[in-house]
Amino acid sequence: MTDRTTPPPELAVRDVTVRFAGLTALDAVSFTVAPGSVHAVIGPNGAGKSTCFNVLSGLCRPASGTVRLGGTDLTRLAPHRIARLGVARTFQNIVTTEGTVADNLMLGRHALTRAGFAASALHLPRAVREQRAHRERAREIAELCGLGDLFDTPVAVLSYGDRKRVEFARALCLEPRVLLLDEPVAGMNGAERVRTAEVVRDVRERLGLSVVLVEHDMGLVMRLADEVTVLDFGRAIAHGTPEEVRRDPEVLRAYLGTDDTGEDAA
Ligand SMILES: Nc1ncnc2c1ncn2[C@@H]1O[C@H](COP(=O)(O)OP(=O)(O)OP(=O)(O)O)[C@@H](O)[C@H]1O
Repeated sequence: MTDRTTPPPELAVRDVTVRFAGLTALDAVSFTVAPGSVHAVIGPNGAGKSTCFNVLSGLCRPASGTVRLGGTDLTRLAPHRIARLGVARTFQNIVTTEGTVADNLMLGRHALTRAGFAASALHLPRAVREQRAHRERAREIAELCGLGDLFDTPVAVLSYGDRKRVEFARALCLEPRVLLLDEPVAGMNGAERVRTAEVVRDVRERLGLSVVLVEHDMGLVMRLADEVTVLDFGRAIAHGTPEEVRRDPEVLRAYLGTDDTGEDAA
């Protein structure tokens, strides 16, 4: 397994504003994802979390503000260019149903393939060597995600949790420096949630990535995140460690409509 030793660049979101018609979905939002950290973005429904992810991955262009990965300005680049620059994402509701695990992971390798389509189709030696190397790497990533034994299995017969992990492994196949996880445990049962949290932690440590996580499961956020940004009505109302934000009066107000220090809030 090729593990990374150099830390990923910092991801800096500065004063990002997004408007939809009359509605300000993000209002001058800023936060920094420290190299190699897990950074959660949380907030009540409609707070702007998905919009924030869409800006980071290039699906939504902000009216103002910037997103930088180290020295590179990602703001307003197309999604495929952002992915090539090292920011890969998973989608909340996409669960693959076609092909084998290997087929799906090889799709993730596609963006990194150098040999042209014609060379691959003609089975030229360089293209064959390259395909073999990509397949080996895809197998390593499958193993890291607990899918090693399922590499040649059709995804249609996998459990929901395993299929969500195929989506996660596919994003890793782009060799990202920053991985954006959009509700990685949504729809999973308790055991699958615990397993996924272990995989995310392992992957972060072994591959030395930064992870940005949008998640409603506060147990997962509390266990996994180094730092949390809380959005409410498009504004970043708090930043800090999970312990800090769960005690923040403004966060409690946003979640509960009260400043009572309830245990179940953030
Ligand atoms: N394409 C769009 N057009 C118009 N309004 C939008 C669009 N996308 C999002 N919004 C609005 O922007 C606000 C933020 O939405 P967003 O989906 O980012 O919130 P969220 O925090 O991800 O919510 P949830 O937790 O329910 O997924 C909401 O008021 C939403 O209705």
